[in-house]
Amino acid sequence: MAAHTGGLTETGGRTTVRIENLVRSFGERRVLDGLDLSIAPGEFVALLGRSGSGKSTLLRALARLDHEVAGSGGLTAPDHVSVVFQDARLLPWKRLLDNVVLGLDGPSARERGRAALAEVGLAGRERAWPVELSGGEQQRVSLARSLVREPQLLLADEPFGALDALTRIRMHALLRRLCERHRPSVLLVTHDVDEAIALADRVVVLDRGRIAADLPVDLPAPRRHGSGEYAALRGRLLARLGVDLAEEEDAA
Ligand SMILES: Nc1ncnc2c1ncn2[C@@H]1O[C@H](COP(=O)(O)OP(=O)(O)OP(=O)(O)O)[C@@H](O)[C@H]1O
Repeated sequence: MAAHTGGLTETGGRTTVRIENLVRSFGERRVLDGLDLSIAPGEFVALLGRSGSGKSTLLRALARLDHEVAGSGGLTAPDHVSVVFQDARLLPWKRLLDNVVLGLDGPSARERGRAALAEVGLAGRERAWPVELSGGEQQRVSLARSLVREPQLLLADEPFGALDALTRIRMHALLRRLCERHRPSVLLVTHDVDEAIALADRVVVLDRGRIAADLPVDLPAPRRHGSGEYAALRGRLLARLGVDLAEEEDAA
């Protein structure tokens, strides 16, 4: 059983997440096989991996949604964790502001909820119903609902996977702004190498139950697709994912 210790364990707060030797099996199948990963406060880590490699399994463990994980080193995550999924998961019978502040107490909750909606560009829409929103707008509400809780760790499982390309670019800019302002640690699961490079400080690749690559994104802002450094990093990540660039060009 993993040791879910509340709060930050490292003195000086240098680590928000620390996972050592994490193991998760489903029947005979070991999906996480002695995985190690640390995330520093305010650090944005993107997690890539082939389909079925265990990315969501790792997120579920960090969100404390899985009590069957095991490992000698255990798993340390902070008390305040928020999760954003591919679908916004709003309650259709509640107005936007009520969705954002759901479960929050205290006199300032609604005020904070209003401010969070304004931060994601939805000021004035507090009384709208979820059904009145586009997919991108719903995902904005989902981000507001997470951020109003001021999480130390934001877990995002392909949050933009269902959005069109233009909306996704806008959401990238929004997420970067929000993260710069609130500075949570972030673990973002994505299938999109470009999304990972656009957003993250570090990109890790999960393969056969372990972290197979752990690369910093040391690119000058703005991170341009055309630069040689960008192409080199993209090529390394794709190679780790088993995609040969010549194959990718053939498919295009
Ligand atoms: N509750 C479960 N019972 C049995 N097997 C499971 C369960 N949850 C996950 N698995 C298996 O664990 C493996 C990893 O699943 P997981 O959803 O973590 O992969 P993933 O990397 O997130 O995949 P994708 O990119 O396709 O979403 C898969 O083979 C999956 O079938």
